[in-house]
Amino acid sequence: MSHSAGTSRQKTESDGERRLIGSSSGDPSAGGDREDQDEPTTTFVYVLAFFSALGGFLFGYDTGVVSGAMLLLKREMNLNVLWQELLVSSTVGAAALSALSGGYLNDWLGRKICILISSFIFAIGSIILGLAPDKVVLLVGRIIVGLGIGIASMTVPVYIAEVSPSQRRGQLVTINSLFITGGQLVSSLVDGAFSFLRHDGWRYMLGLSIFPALLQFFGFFFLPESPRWLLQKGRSSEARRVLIKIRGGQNVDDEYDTIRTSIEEEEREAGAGGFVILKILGHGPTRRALFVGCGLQMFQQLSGINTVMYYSATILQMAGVRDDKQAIWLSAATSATNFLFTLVGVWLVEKVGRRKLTLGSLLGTGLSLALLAVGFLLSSQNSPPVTLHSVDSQNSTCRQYGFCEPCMLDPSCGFCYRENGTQVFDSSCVPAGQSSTDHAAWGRCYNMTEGNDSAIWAYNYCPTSYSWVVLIGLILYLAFFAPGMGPMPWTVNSEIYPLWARSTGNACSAGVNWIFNVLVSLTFLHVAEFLTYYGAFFLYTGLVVLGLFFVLGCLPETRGLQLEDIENLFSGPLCSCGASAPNSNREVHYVRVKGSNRLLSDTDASDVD
Ligand SMILES: O[C@H]1[C@H](O)[C@@H](O)[C@H](O)[C@@H](O)[C@H]1O
Repeated sequence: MSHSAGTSRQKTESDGERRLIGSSSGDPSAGGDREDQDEPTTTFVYVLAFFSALGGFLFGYDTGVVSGAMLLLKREMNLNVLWQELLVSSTVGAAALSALSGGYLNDWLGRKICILISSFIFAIGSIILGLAPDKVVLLVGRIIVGLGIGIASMTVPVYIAEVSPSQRRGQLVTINSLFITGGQLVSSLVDGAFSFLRHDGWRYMLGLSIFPALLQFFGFFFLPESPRWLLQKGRSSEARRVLIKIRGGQNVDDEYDTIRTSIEEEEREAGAGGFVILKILGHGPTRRALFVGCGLQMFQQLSGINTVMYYSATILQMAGVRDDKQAIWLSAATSATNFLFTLVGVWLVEKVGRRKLTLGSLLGTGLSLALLAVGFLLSSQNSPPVTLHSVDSQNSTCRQYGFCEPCMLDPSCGFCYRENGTQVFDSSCVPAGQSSTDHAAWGRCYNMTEGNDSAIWAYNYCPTSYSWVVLIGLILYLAFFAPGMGPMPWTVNSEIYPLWARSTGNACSAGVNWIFNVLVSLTFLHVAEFLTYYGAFFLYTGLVVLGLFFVLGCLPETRGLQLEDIENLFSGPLCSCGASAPNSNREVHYVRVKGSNRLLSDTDASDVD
């Protein structure tokens, strides 16, 4: 079968095919009404979306909670930097592995069982974390939780997309991203609330996720499997029953036939047996979809979201927040901004579509990153000098630095100073503590007393009067990232693959997301060491510009289309879809016709059912 753009739209196929109707009037309501009649959004669909999105909540909670827990854990368990990094990155690394293998599980066991497995894993993980007697058990718990996150991150968007009516699909899948950022927000509030329990606070922080995990596990027991997966497995009467239930008892014949026909067609095209990934790579449209899906996930992480979120605490320290507790609460404000602006994405996704939303978001993200970089540049150009060259018994490299900037870029040193208003004085560059970088290895900043004239220890940052530029950059960054680049890679991936390739496609792209997540967060400090902070943020700006070209050329609009029809968008040559995005000027809707499958506007409407 040919897959060129023209032929796939105009091919004549067996009875029961769909027709692509282009309404050049650009009136979305015309087709929208038809779809509203065809696929009503019932309360039940919202219930399904809620219980599945709890997986997103757990993803956000478990990735977010660790920063606050670490503040307590590193003292309580005497963790060195390596152990701290292990406890943070092991979860993300495990998520990458389990997301990649989740594709196979999804095809084999179905979406429902995978969601049940992930909530079970989350529950076990939170019990282990909450009761952990030592750091090794903590590490085991963090790895287990990561396995749950990986499976949830690739299954939940697919499940929601498969049960949603097409005209609400984008919004409902984006709700999963809202739950991710909601989970991150709740985790920072929980971190704040339990930070006063110096010894056991971390147990509550890490263990509390058992409640949403159990809620999802028991809730999902009573919820149905995806009708698309059931049909693919030949369980047709069950599939029809589920479809009727989620469409509120309406006539589902059209939708059912569309799914069934496209499964038969896909099976003919893709053939049975063999490795799905090889079939994806050997089949033009799915190969191109995979390229777009993985590219989006890669650029999401390359735009530095997790560095910015993680680094927000330091940015706030630069802006003058010295107290740990205050820093925890203010980083809750960062998560709240991320969450609130994801809400804007949920609102916009069906109004402006995925493509425009992603493009606008990338543009704003790039500009904000540039502003962040300029803020860091100004701070570095006005970096305070080292005025006290103390006698260094350990003969460390810290002695050689004449300014704060190179001193703080060296991971083994920190800047110790006093201040009078905004004036920095009595400053020195001294080695950071071996067991904790919270204080210097010795001297004034080793034993710091509370009080106005006491010395201040700046690790990883320099005091600056340009922190406000960085702060504005941070807020703008989140406001632009959260509605588009945050949720759209997940949403788009849930819809661009045909059913036979959907699990594997999502597994690969989610895997790419997690792999780049680890890469970006683990390399940030090294990149900053080589390029300085402003260099690192200019680098992210450059990567976002590349992402902008990628999205401009490669991301087609999927709004309003049935899942079964989206494959056609990838039938042209690689990255020609931007140019031919069908929804940029006109609305495209598929309706069922007898006998042929052509653009209705090419002929007339006389043979529409
Ligand atoms: O879409 C999510 C979201 O934007 C989160 O804030 C971020 O931490 C994740 O890495 C990302 O995948």
